[in-house]
Amino acid sequence: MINQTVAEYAVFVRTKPKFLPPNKTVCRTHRGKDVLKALSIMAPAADAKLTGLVAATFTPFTTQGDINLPVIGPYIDYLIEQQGVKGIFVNGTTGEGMSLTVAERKVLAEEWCQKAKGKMDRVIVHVGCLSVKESQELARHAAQIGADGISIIAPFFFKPKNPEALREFMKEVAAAAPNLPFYYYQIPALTGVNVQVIDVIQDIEQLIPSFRGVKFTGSDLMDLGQCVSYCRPEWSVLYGVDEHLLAGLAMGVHGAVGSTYNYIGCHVNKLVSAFENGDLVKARTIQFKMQELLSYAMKLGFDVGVNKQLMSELSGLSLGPPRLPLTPCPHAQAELISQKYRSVFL
Ligand SMILES: CC(=O)N[C@@H]([C@@H](O)[C@H](O)[C@H](O)CO)[C@@H](O)CC(=O)C(=O)O
Repeated sequence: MINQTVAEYAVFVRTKPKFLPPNKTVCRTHRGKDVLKALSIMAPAADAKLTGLVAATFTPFTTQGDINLPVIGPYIDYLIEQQGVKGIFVNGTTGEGMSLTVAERKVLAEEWCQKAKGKMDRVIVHVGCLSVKESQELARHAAQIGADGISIIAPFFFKPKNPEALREFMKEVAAAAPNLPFYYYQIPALTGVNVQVIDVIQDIEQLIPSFRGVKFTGSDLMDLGQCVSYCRPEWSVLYGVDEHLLAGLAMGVHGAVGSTYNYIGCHVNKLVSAFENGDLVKARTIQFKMQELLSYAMKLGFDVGVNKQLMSELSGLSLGPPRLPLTPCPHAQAELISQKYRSVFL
């Protein structure tokens, strides 16, 4: 085996990589001699293409509703050791980023980056705000604290009327941290911004040289496919609908960001490997299990509050309640979903 990651290999050969965890090694028997030679003289890429599973982290709160920083170190160890997940997306939807103050978001981002140092492969900080100025402030801060990338959702009170307005907003934020890989976070169900992603990313590197991809959190597989097909070699299309991941993989996504990878990442890593090995029966079996769990949870009113409580139950981490307007999930409800998890996966 060569001590070289698939992501680095992919950047080198300027081709779309397969969907594999970034720390997975390239097998000598699977690659040509010329590539082996080139890899041996190549330094690891600092800005390697983002692949694999990325956990959209929950924000730990105390029972009084303040951010609870001491949980973050053990949380990172849990993801690595129990779930095999080495990428995190912080202060996003699952992290209740839009319900946090800018000051809280900075403190949290700093703690995630500090505790992830030398352990996680990637820390992507969501810096989206309604105010472009606040997003710029968070982007600059992310650069100062050593984040590996930034991402923003579309502003959703005054919505961009067309792709051009959204691109301008993104450009202003990305320019505040020009050396950080920038990812557009599409999530139309929550933002109400229904701009086709393909229209956002066309030639975007001319506006945003640091652009590195999209977190695609929608079910429009035609738009998704067009994004994958259009993608520049160093960009990543990261899928965000966990229950449809296999469809995203079939469409060619390079990675996935999601909430459920916090607690079923170890199973989903197997789904991904099965897909890569052409074992669709196994990949489907795992996807169907995930769907069984999520459809059960959805019938019980699944939202970020329920999800957070479920994560607390399954991980043993004390993540606390969600923040208003989300309301706490009763223990009994999370316990039912935990039981379902055990019956489906264990
Ligand atoms: C709307 C929503 O919360 N979507 C989740 C999914 O992981 C979602 O929880 C999962 O697919 C179950 O529906 C993620 O895409 C959110 C996410 O990545 C984030 O927290 O930034």
